[in-house]
Amino acid sequence: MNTAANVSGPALRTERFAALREDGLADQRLEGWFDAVKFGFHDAKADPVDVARYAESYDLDARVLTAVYDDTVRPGVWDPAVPVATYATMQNTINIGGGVLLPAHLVTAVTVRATHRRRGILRRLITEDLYRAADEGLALAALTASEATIYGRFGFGAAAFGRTVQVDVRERFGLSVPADDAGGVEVADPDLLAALGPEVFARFHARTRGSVGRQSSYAQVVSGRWGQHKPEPDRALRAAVYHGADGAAEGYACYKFAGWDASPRAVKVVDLVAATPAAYLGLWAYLGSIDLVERIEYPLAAVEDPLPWALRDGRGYQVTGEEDTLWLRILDPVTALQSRSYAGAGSVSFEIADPLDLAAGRWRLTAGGGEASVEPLAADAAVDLRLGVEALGSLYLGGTTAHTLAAAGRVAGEPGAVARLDRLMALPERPYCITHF
Ligand SMILES: CC(=O)SCCNC(=O)CCNC(=O)[C@H](O)C(C)(C)COP(=O)(O)OP(=O)(O)OC[C@H]1O[C@@H](n2cnc3c(N)ncnc32)[C@H](O)[C@@H]1OP(=O)(O)O
Repeated sequence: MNTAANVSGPALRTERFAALREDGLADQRLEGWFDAVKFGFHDAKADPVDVARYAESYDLDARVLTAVYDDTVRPGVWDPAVPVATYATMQNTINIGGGVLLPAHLVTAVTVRATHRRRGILRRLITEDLYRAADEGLALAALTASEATIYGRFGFGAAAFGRTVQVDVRERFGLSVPADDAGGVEVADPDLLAALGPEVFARFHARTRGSVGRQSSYAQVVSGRWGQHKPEPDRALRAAVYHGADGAAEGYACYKFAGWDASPRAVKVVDLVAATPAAYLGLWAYLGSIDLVERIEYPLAAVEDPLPWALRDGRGYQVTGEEDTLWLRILDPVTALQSRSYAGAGSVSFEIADPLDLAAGRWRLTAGGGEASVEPLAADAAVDLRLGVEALGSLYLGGTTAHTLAAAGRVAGEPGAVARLDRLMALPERPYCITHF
């Protein structure tokens, strides 16, 4: 695929390409594209050798890269091969509950050069891209956002949240119900996780609503073959694997010592994937047992983390932050809502407002027997509720309730209808996403 079009204004040239060419070499535009991405996120310039490594990984993800070039930029100042805006997409699945993994359009690497910002470049890129994704039949788009102020206007709603936590692992640490098979944890060579990591993650992904399938670079990072910011071996990474009673690997943690200068002495969890509650507690029992360490820092705990409830001293668990980890955009409300499972029975009608018109309209949702059907209503039909498509994105995985959104002024309607929607869409626990893309 290689398309060029004048879609971003008269002076701007937009090109879409894959990371690898047909002959297996990196596309010649990739190095400039990376320079722009690194510039946009305030990272050091990428080494050309690194770009070749990233190209292979991007190829495995089947990423589609977009670059916007400005041919009027003053010559001789910066390489014209460096675009003024970047954008990338790939597909993966999202666990929407009830064991359903729905394909989704994932957006990433969005940057616009400081000299070109606020001229509508992102608006044009994302609008065209979301229309294309909807045309291709995808019901959901998703992203992880650098700022919470950017994507609501394009119909994305914050859909899953995570916690940054610090756990005191000095004498006070201990599980109130000792993990009966904590012996199931073995210290492992991180390299083992290159193959085992994705297998364990697949089990976690299959059972966790809100989880997003992972891009190929995860296997490299959790095995220490790549650092988190550079595709070079990270020899400081350590790993432990939890095996269940039947010998199957059900979880792993990879982590790094924060250094002798850190006070208190800390271990930072790079990735912790547990496919069962026993694996989760077993891995924490292990992390809490590491000598010469006073604190474990974990940036991606669930909002409903069982750990503080399992600790002998729950005050040793401190939440230092809570943030959105996933933004969801409903592209096709019929497919999205009909693919989901429902605890309640009954019916509610609503109008969805959508700035891009993709999900706009009046609809009736009728649920029963765990499933639901969605039918379009006439444009002038009376409806029980009104909400924006971004609010629907926030409700979809159970990240919040209609009751809360109504109180925030984002769902309008009689309290009885709000409560009915909540009863229909009720889910037993909050969604959880440990994939950053
Ligand atoms: C999925 C991801 O990759 S998340 C990463 C996003 N990228 C970054 O954070 C890198 C640094 N930031 C940037 O590169 C740019 O500022 C971007 C990509 C966020 C925005 O690009 P721009 O081309 O300036 O956006 P554009 O001009 O199309 O703005 C569209 C609208 O969004 C608003 N907007 C854009 N960025 C922001 C922001 N960071 N905060 C609040 N509003 C914003 C604009 O004001 C405009 O609003 P309007 O249409 O109501 O007037």
